[in-house]
Amino acid sequence: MMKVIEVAAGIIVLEGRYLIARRKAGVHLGGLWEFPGGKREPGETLEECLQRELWEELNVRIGHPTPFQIVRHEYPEKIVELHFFRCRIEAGVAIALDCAELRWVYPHEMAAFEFPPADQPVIAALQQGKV
Ligand SMILES: Nc1nc2c([nH]c(=O)n2[C@H]2C[C@H](O)[C@@H](COP(=O)(O)OP(=O)(O)OP(=O)(O)O)O2)c(=O)[nH]1
Ligand SMILES: [Mg+2]
Repeated sequence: MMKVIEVAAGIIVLEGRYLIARRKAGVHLGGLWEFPGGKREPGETLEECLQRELWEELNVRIGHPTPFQIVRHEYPEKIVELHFFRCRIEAGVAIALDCAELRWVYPHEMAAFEFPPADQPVIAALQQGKV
């Protein structure tokens, strides 16, 4: 049985818009847009993982993350369990440190960006105004 990879991803909100990041070319799901985050390391909580990943990928510190949705998805090459957290930037200005591109978008604009299939339930929830 394939191991499940735990991932923490940030639904970062500012005045109704959300921060989305484009994955670099050549990585798993390269070129697609996502909610920034990454894999949990041993000894970390998911919240600690999210704080570390957003520092590494965006150069920002976030306030306390609030659980939003958990999505398990089986890709042909791996199974991921995505833990989405809602959060706000507490310090710093987001820059694309470890991603190809960043955008702040309203939920209705997300249809114009290609996200991984695992993200569809989260996008649908945001478009339905769920917080
Ligand atoms: N961060 C993030 N990952 C997602 C999303 N949707 C989705 O299917 N994934 C998948 C892609 C990857 O297989 C996995 C997350 O891994 P990652 O590549 O971000 O991991 P990481 O930042 O720790 O990167 P690395 O050190 O392994 O290179 O989850 C999403 O919205 N955000
Ligand atoms: Mg990542």
